[in-house]
Amino acid sequence: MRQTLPFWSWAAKRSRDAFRKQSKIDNYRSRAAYKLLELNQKHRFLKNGFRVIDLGFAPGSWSQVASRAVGSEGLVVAVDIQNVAPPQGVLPVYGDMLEPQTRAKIQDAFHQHRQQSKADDLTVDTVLSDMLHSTTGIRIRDHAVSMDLCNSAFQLAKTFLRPGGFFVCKYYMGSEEQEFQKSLMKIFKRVHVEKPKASIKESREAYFVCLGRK
Ligand SMILES: C[S@@+](CC[C@H](N)C(=O)[O-])C[C@H]1O[C@@H](n2cnc3c(N)ncnc32)[C@H](O)[C@@H]1O
Repeated sequence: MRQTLPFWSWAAKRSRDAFRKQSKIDNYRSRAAYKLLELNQKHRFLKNGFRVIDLGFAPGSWSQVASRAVGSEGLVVAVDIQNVAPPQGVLPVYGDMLEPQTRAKIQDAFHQHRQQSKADDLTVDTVLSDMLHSTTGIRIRDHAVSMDLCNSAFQLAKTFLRPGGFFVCKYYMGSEEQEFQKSLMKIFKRVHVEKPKASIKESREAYFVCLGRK
């Protein structure tokens, strides 16, 4: 019975180590995979054939999860400031999401893919952002940097998402999150705040899961 349920629902001790151990067994690059698996199990924003942008992909476990979910008919474009090799089948773009030229690079990646696959439009179904700067421990500062990253991901989502599309965005809790949530609610039909089990309790990270781009 236990085997048929996902790991996070039966693991007695859902510690950072337990998730890390499991990620080795399941061949994921990090325990972060289980955060995305849990969010997707609940909200179904990754489907066969979907086109996905994964922001802040390194080391790559979200891209692995996304790529397995969308299959060979889909596409995952993964962006990071670090020059890390992407998982197999994932198209990498390297750049700083706070710099405007990175958006142009993402657009180029889609143009190239469109020429190769003869896809007729450049919209995507889902934008994921797990971007986070190394935290300093100074809460106000960590929150402010996280909100900048959220805003850049949101701008990109508004440019690329098809109507009905999905946006998942990590943030570091703090005073501006409600204002940001209000902006999300103007663009998406439903906005959920989630704290998956693989995200350790002490951490101040959480996720906005936005469904149905208007
Ligand atoms: C928590 S890690 C992401 C883990 C990843 N989702 C996974 O499953 O392996 C956060 C990532 O965000 C990236 N990042 C932080 N700031 C960025 C920026 N301004 N532009 C692009 N990527 C950024 C970091 O380099 C880091 O790889």
